[in-house]
Amino acid sequence: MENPLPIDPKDRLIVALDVPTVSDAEAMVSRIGPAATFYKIGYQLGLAGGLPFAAGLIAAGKQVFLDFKLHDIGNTITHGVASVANMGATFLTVHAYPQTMKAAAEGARGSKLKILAVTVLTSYDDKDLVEAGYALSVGPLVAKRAAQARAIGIDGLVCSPEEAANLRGIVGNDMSLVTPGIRPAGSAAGDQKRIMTPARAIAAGADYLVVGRPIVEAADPKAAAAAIVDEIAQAKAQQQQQQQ
Ligand SMILES: O=C(O)c1cc(=O)[nH]c(=O)n1[C@@H]1O[C@H](COP(=O)(O)O)[C@@H](O)[C@H]1O
Repeated sequence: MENPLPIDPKDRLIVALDVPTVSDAEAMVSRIGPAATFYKIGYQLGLAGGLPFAAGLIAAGKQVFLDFKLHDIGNTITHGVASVANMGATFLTVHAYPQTMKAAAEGARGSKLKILAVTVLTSYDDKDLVEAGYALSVGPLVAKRAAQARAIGIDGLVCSPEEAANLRGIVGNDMSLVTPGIRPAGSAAGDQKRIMTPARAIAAGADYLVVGRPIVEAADPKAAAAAIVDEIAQAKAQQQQQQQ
């Protein structure tokens, strides 16, 4: 089952700490304060000394999503994931290729680390997939990769909120749906192509929302995070009412 305990709306927001240095990250986490409990660390910060910083966040009681989007030969993936498995992070991303997902599941076996498979990046549309040599368009490729991830026993999927409702039908409640491409009403899309507001993403079935620039580039990151958590809480309450 997805989660035995209900998830607090605050824990559904994952703030992407896409900042250049550990001191920027420390300042951001302290500005956001209790408004966020879950942080994502990707290449930008991770490769700039962010791993000890991630360990510190975990020790301070925050949840950490290590977004390394691994993709390599199976042996390298299994050993790489095994190196991450005992750091105490909650999520680690790999690309949703069958060999990669199988190897990652093996590397994480026996640990609490959950593997998320990135289906099709939210900055891609159908035209980008053609350019990259794919025959399938976004919807069918995401669906195919989701079914493969489920068969392999992957814990969750990273997808656009546009695919969340369809994916629930494919993977049921067994897997977490983690959606970047979140844009509160009025915020700039930037390089994202498949986007939704926080409320619409939750209504579509997303479990966790990943939000970077709308929070870390806001004049008041704490208020921006709190507003998104409120929107998540309202959308969740509405969804629960509809299900009764
Ligand atoms: O794996 C991810 O987190 C990810 C997958 C994806 O398809 N699209 C995507 O935007 N992301 C990440 O989610 C974050 C989105 O950031 P913003 O566009 O600034 O909200 C970035 O850190 C991306 O690396």
